Amino acid sequence: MTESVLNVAGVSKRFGGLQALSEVGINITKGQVYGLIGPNGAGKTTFFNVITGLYTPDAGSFELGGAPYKPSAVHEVAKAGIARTFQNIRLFAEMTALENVMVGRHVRSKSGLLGAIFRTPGFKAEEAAIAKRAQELLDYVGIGHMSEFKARTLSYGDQRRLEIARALATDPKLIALDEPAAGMNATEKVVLRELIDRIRNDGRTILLIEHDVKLVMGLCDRVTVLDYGKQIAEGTPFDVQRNEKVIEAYLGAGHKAH
Ligand SMILES: Nc1ncnc2c1ncn2[C@@H]1O[C@H](COP(=O)(O)OP(=O)(O)OP(=O)(O)O)[C@@H](O)[C@H]1O
Repeated sequence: MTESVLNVAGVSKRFGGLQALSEVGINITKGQVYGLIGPNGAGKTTFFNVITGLYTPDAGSFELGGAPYKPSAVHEVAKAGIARTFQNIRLFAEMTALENVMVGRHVRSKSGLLGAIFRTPGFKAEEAAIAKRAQELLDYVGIGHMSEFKARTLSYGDQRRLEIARALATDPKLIALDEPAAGMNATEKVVLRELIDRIRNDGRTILLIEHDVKLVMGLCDRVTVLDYGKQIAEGTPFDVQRNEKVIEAYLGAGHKAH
């Protein structure tokens, strides 16, 4: 039996008169890259924000790693084991690449605030271990030589990779990538694809929102398609691409296909 990492069912969310999500459910198993696609305004970001604790759902049940979890606050979700990146990159611009990753790692640190203030031996040892791990993660995503650069000085593609390193630093059960290829050129996309593939091959589980349908179809094991807040298809990329409702949603009037 394949191990479920994230299992959510019946997720609904309304904004005033707009039903942004209607009973959406997905089950992501260990080692999968799971794609979430759909035309503009379909509800992808809303779904992401619900499962990562930014929005409170009106309904829905949530299980992470086989245990119930309540996505009620962002830091609780990180602790529970979901790390995410953002459509609009959110890094600490004036901190170095290394420091940005170290911040991610602190979710799992033990010595806590008092240890940090009094710089206890336990804190110093832990800090050194965190720095070492952060450097390894920068190497892993291919920007190890830029560890001392301020985040804001990195190219767009490198900032996205830094965000992924920071997310990995929390040792997540699930890593949720919000449009990781947005704004990337073709070469950067190839590198990104290789990186996501490598992360999967190293045993991680990934949820991906992406507008680049080619990237999604090439990478994902399974895909859910949303349209007007409803789940219109779920399956392998092969099946989803041939689904009439999906073709209709992407070509239908009023939507801009990506
Ligand atoms: N905080 C909010 N308040 C009110 N309406 C919202 C809010 N967030 C999203 N919506 C609305 O919910 C619907 C779904 O939006 P959402 O951003 O989830 O779509 P999306 O699939 O991520 O779109 P895109 O591909 O353009 O990013 C849209 O009609 C949007 O205007």
